[in-house]
Amino acid sequence: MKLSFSHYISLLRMYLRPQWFKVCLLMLLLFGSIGLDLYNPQLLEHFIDSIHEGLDSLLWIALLFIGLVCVHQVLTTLASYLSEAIGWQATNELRFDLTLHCLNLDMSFHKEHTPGELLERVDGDVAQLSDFFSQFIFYMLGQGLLLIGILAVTFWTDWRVGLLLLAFTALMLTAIRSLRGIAVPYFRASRQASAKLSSFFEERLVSVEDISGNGAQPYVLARLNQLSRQRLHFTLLSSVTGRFFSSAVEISVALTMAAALTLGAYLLRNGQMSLGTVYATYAYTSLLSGSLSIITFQINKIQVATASLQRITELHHTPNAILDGPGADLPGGALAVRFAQVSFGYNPEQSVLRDISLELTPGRTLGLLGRTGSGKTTLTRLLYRAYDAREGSVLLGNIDVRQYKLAELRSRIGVVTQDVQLFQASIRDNLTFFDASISDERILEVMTNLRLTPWYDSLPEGLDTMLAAGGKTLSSGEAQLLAFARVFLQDPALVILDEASSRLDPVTEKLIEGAIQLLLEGRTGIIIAHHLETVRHVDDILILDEGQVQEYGARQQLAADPTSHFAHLLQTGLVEVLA
Ligand SMILES: Nc1ncnc2c1ncn2[C@@H]1O[C@H](COP(=O)(O)OP(=O)(O)OP(=O)(O)O)[C@@H](O)[C@H]1O
Repeated sequence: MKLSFSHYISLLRMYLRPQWFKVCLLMLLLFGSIGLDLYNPQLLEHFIDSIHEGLDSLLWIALLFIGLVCVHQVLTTLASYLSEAIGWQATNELRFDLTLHCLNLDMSFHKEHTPGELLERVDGDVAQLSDFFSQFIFYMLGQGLLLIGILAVTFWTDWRVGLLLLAFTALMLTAIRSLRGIAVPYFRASRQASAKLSSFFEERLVSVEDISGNGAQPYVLARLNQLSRQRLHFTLLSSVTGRFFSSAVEISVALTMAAALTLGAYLLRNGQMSLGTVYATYAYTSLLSGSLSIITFQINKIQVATASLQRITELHHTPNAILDGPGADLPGGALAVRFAQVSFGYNPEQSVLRDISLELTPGRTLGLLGRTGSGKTTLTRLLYRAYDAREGSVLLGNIDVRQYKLAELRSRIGVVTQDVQLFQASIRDNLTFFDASISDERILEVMTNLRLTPWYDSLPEGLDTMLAAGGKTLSSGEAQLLAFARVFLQDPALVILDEASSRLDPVTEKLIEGAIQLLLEGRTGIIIAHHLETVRHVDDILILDEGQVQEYGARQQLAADPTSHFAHLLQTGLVEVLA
């Protein structure tokens, strides 16, 4: 993605505007420090040319010089503090905006991008922009003014020196302008390689148990080696290209310095210039060189920032495939569910659900059965709009789900998946999803309702008990119970349960069975069942086969019909239907 100049400006405007006071203060400090930079050689010139005058005046000039150096240091320290503060605040806000954007993006985006890759963008790339916000604009502006100041003073001192420095400056600026984007592709490739590496680490660390269990360490190391080499290749290319750029500037600086000194020596010998002025010429040339070096350094930095900015902008412009609906009123109480000739696939070539129609009146529970991969989970995902149906419509409360505001729709649907997401936080925060407005009394009430008090009593620090990352200290049964309590607190109108496929111990299984009954009371429910006992209490049964409805009807009727697939299932005791 190519970025225009206005893109940088609008980004700066967006993130620097809230800090306008600090920005103005920083500008003032920079102007002060530039003024001192320009004045110092004049003072030294005056000192050298007054060498034959009285000691008193030399002492005053020396004291003034020392005083100005101290003031300069104070200004520079304050300016660097402010620029750091501005840069970090701006990048923190950008990080916040990007995180929110990523959290709102649809599931298909998250399936394509691993958390490790996103981490590199939201954190790594944004960190690269810190200097862009804090220094780039100020340094470029400051150094630009300093350049003009140096040229004006040298022209005023001696037009020949002024002309020499002007020619050098023009040459350097032209070179900088034409070489400015040279390293961007390498920086971009290097950032991309870093993202790949992070994504690799994330994936492998998550599956560390399987990797060590299956002896896959050599493969992991070989792949790590390959990815590290890729990153090294691009990082080397980018830094060598950047270095080449800086070296060209430094060689030109040395040549100009030599030319300025030669000119100064010539004019001094001819009596057209004082020794102090020769020194001032040297000092201005070196100031000018320093200034051009800073500009080059900043241009190098902007090349890195541009590569990161391109990646961030791409992410920011990634459209959400699931758009918020115009807004419709969700009826109170349990909600009716209807699928009208729904078809869906995760990609255009694939067809995961085909022509699905079903109707659940408010308060009824549907048991979903079918072989693994038949589309059960996919069907439920369409209800809370993790994805949208390709054809047909999904209705909740007799209104198409696409009409509702997403947040409102999702707040009325409680989902318990097999893979319960738990955070490294207290049991309280895990239950309330960090919603501090939910009182402990309410949480304990839910625990009691779900008959989880014995489990709760076994927790060493009650609600303050900390869970390990990913809830690794809980058994899968306990994690499911926690997820039930979480959904109960949310008080949804529709409950979707993906039953754990593995068997739990009989005590936990009893607890879960009870919790499911309580959870479904007064609510509409859909249970993806992996055990036949789970569908003992449901009202309706839908059996999916390769994305199509194989059988659908009231549980009792199907059970009573010996020709039905469901009856066959009950007889064989198998949960998967063998066609
Ligand atoms: N995010 C996804 N992207 C692409 N394909 C997917 C995705 N999720 C599921 N699939 C595919 O869609 C099909 C249906 O998957 P789904 O998870 O709905 O089946 P399921 O009946 O719930 O299976 P299980 O009982 O094993 O959970 C499978 O072929 C699966 O590989």
